[in-house]
Amino acid sequence: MFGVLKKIFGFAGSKKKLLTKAMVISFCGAVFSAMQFGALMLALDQVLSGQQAGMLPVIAILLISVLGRILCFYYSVNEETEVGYFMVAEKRIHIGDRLRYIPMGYFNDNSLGNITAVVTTTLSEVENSASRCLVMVVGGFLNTFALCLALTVADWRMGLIGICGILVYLWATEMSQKATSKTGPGRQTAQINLVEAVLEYIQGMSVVKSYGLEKDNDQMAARTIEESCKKTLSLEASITPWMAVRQLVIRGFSVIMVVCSLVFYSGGTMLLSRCLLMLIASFILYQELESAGNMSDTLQMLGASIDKANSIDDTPVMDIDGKELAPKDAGITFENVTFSYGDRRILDGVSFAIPEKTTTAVVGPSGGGKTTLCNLTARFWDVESGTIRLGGRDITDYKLDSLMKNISMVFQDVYLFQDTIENNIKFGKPDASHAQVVEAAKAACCHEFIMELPNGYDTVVGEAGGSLSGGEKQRISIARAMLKDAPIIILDEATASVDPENEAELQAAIDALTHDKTIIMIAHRLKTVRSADQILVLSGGQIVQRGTHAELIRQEGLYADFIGERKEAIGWKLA
Ligand SMILES: Nc1ncnc2c1ncn2[C@@H]1O[C@H](COP(=O)(O)OP(=O)(O)OP(=O)(O)O)[C@@H](O)[C@H]1O
Repeated sequence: MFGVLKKIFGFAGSKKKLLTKAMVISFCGAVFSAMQFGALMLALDQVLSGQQAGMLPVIAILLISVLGRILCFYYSVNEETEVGYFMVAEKRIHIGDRLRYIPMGYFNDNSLGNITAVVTTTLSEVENSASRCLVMVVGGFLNTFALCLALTVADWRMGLIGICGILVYLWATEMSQKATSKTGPGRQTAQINLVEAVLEYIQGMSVVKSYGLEKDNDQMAARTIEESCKKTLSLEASITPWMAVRQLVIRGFSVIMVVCSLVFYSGGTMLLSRCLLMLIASFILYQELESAGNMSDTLQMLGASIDKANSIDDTPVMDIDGKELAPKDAGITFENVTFSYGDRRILDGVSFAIPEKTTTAVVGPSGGGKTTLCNLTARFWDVESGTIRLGGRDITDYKLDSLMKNISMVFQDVYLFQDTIENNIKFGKPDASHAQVVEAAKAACCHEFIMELPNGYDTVVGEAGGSLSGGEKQRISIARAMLKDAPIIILDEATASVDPENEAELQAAIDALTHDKTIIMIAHRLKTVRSADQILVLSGGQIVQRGTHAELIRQEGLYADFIGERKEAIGWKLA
């Protein structure tokens, strides 16, 4: 149990002080609580000796005890709530921040559902109950201990019995926690799987509908729900016997106290007033301890939740050694770069140079590694061996932020946030003015369709930009990149979502974006490839040809084959 308490304390981060304060207040509550025994002892002494006059101090002590407890309860709950919300908010922000610097491989191993579940469900559990549990458990034990000390003043033998009760109860709690530590993580995994299944169910709805698989998908979700129920039940089943043991300890020690008080009284070693006090005490001594014990099971589960959240937070980041640097130019070089996804080699000793302000088209068969090559340039992943340089410096010398200041990426699959069009464009430069946003939108040929939307630039786009056409989303992403105005543009040329009407506008937007920049382009259209300063033909993890269109068309090889086979084709991808 102490391990979990330490874990929560560690989790509190900058709110440790506040948490300590809540615990100190709770301890003061325990002292006020112990005062009631003093008052009771005095009251019994007065009543049995027939001196009613001394009742005033008794009432005063009781009043102080009750008021003190209420105040302590009020303040400690306030502090606990604040700690709970703020420590989890801090953690969520920290995780969000960290995810930006974690290699993309992490997202291969951990699905969206998994991460979402940790950041929402798992952390919500911590948010709602961690600090309260901690304070209640520590407070409950302290409270009972303080009452036992008060009893010791009245009769050391009874105080000792009371403390023995706490120790046996602690043992039973520890055993119960051991049982939860085996089943708790299973329940957690089942809950994460549940969130994952629900997300997948919703995200894949269009595919499910189009294949008429609603029923099968329902069953998959139902199985995950069932599994989650099973795990929760098995957790409960592992706790319940220990709850019974704890009850037995509490009731057993209460009975022992009653019996011992009577034995000591009849043996003449205890006054009647003390005996009565002990009889009353035996019923109320362990009340707080009982709540603390029940909470301790939750505490163990919270320990598993904290471990899960920390596991994301502890994932090594990429730019530990990076510095805030500005490149001396916007040229890029790959020197003998090798890269694999797991055991699968994708790039094998790739070398090339892209001089500043030139356009390089990367072409080749589908799955040849074009996207990977672009992603490595932006350091979404780290290379296995070799070096990628920007302005002559290894990209790992740069802090990720300072590297990304120099690169804008325009993907085929555009992601727009569920926010206004203006903010989506501003994402490239958060401090941009409205005039700058409009200027970028005009250059990217999207001002007109934006103005036709119900609220113009303030129109909120649906989740992932759902309410806009593919071409419109693409142009907004170009406006976003224009506003960022980075010297290097990585562009995955659109094949889909471009109808002839859109194409001219899209091309104009791309021309405006790429003017006077260093461009790496995954090119799909012959027209674009032709005008590139350099063409890299990537196949089987290697650059098999390089040169201008005029040079390559004269050589025998993949490029000439492509051109021959699909002269005016839109796509380069091989089936
Ligand atoms: N995140 C990833 N994890 C594991 N393998 C991946 C990952 N991304 C891509 N791959 C694999 O690496 C290979 C190269 O993929 P990449 O997307 O770079 O090729 P590409 O040339 O851009 O293909 P396309 O033209 O079809 O987009 C593919 O076989 C792909 O399955």
